[in-house]
Amino acid sequence: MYLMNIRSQPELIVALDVPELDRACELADRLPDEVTWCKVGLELFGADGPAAVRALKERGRKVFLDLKLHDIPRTVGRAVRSLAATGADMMTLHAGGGRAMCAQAAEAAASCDRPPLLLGVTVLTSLNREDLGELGVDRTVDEQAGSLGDLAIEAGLDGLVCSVWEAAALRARHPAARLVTPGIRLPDQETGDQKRIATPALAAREGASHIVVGRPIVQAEDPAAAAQTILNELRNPPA
Ligand SMILES: O=C(O)c1cc(=O)[nH]c(=O)n1[C@@H]1O[C@H](COP(=O)(O)O)[C@@H](O)[C@H]1O
Repeated sequence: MYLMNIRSQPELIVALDVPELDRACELADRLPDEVTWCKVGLELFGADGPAAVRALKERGRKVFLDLKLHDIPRTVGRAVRSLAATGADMMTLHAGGGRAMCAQAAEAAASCDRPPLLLGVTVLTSLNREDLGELGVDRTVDEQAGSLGDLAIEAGLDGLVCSVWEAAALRARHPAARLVTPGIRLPDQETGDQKRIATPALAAREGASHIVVGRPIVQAEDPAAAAQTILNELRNPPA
């Protein structure tokens, strides 16, 4: 069983949100070796599919395949099996797809030769309480992330995607879960479409096991230096 050592620092996942594989590989080749994880999302997978996962694996990175599956249980279970064959190490599905969908995904992953880790997305970091209300969810973000998180873990998933602001409560309830937190920004960085953001240091303090960073690295003039700054902050958090 995975148990996060409270003294260990979160791992950095760089989201390679670019439209083509050549650009993703060029970026991956420039990142410091300490960056063990790269994320392939809808944009890159849409362009180059399984070849994107394989190319990054060949470069020695672990691959987080973030396609946020959300469909009927049978469809998601079968998709997990096909996507696991790409060699992806970790994948996402929307916990809001329900208990049966999460359970079937977990069963499908367990039946693979190399089972990928499965993460349930709780509340997207681009949403706030007002957005939840508009979707008919009359709860705080904490409450919604808490109940989706419980459902996903009870159904057999390995971890959760949440913002840093829900991480401590989810860590207390699920000590063995991977907690992956996107919406990471240093104080002077543009938030873009993210609404629930926090720094790498806060993510570490709140119990995240991984942080996901895209634009602050990928769109930086020097992506390697931008990644190194974040790694340094994780290693030596400012007081
Ligand atoms: O599952 C994710 O990775 C994810 C979940 C979430 O709630 N919010 C979120 O931003 N993400 C992803 O994390 C990355 C964040 O990118 P930046 O905002 O550019 O750092 C993107 O690739 C998003 O798809």
